[in-house]
Amino acid sequence: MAEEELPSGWEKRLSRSTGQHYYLNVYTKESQWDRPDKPAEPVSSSGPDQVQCSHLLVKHSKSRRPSSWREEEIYRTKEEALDLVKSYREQIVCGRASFAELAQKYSDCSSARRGGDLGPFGRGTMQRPFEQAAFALKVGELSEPVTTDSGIHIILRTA
Ligand SMILES: O=C(O)CN(Cc1ccccc1)C(=O)c1nc(-c2ccccc2)[nH]c1C(=O)O
Repeated sequence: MAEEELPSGWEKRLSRSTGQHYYLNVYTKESQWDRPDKPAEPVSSSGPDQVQCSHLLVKHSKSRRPSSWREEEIYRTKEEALDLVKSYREQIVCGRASFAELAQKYSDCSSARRGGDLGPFGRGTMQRPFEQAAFALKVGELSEPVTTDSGIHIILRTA
């Protein structure tokens, strides 16, 4: 009599130490002795716990703190800040300048002195739009312009 088919997502394996069969959940890589009676569920990977990013922040007159190491009082409009961020992004993408070089020169964040590096951070530490954008990036990927209460950012995920 043909052996009943295994529910999906499981593999039957032979234990070398006991000579007994065991069952491997191909998604979680967990194993069990008992024959499964229902399919194994694919786990939705929730992504990394922490990411490391650098950012270049351009503030404007409506930033929560319209002041930075670069300018005592920041008067540019939001539109002007967006144009600047887009031009910096273009210079980085076409290889005319490095991210760190432009962040060091032009970022209105105190992280400018570290080429924009913020170090590793987990969820719940940055403003939500910044966090959402940062955790959606692959390592090495550069974000589109991201708006927070601080101003307008481009974000580079470095780890
Ligand atoms: O938003 C405010 O009321 C003032 N801030 C917040 C702040 C101020 C100093 C250091 C870190 C954060 C900023 O405007 C700010 N936000 C950032 C920031 C925002 C998102 C991710 C990382 C840094 N940097 C700065 C800064 O001056 O240097």
